[in-house]
Amino acid sequence: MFSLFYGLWEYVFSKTEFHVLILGIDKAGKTTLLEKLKTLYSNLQGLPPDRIVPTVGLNIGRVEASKTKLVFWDLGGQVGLRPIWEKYYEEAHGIIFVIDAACPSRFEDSKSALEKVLRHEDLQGAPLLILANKQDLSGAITAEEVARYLDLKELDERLYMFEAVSAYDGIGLGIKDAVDWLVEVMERSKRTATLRVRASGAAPF
Ligand SMILES: Nc1nc2c(ncn2[C@@H]2O[C@H](COP(=O)(O)OP(=O)(O)OP(=O)(O)O)[C@@H](O)[C@H]2O)c(=O)[nH]1
Ligand SMILES: [Mg+2]
Repeated sequence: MFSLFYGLWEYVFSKTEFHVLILGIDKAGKTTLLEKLKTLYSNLQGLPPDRIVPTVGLNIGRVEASKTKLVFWDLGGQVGLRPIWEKYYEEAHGIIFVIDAACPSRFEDSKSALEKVLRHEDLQGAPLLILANKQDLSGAITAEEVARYLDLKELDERLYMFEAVSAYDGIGLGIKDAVDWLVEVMERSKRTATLRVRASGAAPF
């Protein structure tokens, strides 16, 4: 009986937890973004950019947004590390894909990496936030230009948004707005409902 009430109490009062993958090619600014997210969503100060090194394994960041817990998984973007990404797909509620908007020579690499992510069946229906990062640099292109360049056919039937940000930016307004959007769509996505059923061990209906 106790466990029944405890289960109900947990269901009603515990915060929903979302797993968010931060993907993108190397040097796009994923880890810098993760550290900025920690600063924006908690009292803890994230690492400053000059202390961040290229990611080889996985960086995890846990923060609490208003009604939810967010667990960010930041993976290394070097070519040899990208095959590791798919190990995390099944459990992810949403994706943040980071692009260095100031580095045109690497747009093609970003485009094909993102296309591959979106084609993977383990990520079906996962809401997608594409960040055109490094807006503080003079050569950076806008979020609309990034969207036009990527011209993704794979976006059909997926909730997505493009946003221009700078992971260096102190206030991080664009970042917060974009992450708030992601939380909102993850809350009502079919994929979240499916992951919840799977986590509870109940048979799908
Ligand atoms: N100007 C500017 N530089 C940035 C910004 N975000 C990241 N950088 C710089 O870009 C470089 C790469 O940043 P990281 O955060 O390590 O990139 P990453 O995507 O995590 O790279 P991997 O871990 O190798 O996949 C570093 O020199 C950062 O300081 C930004 O918004 N503006
Ligand atoms: Mg990194």
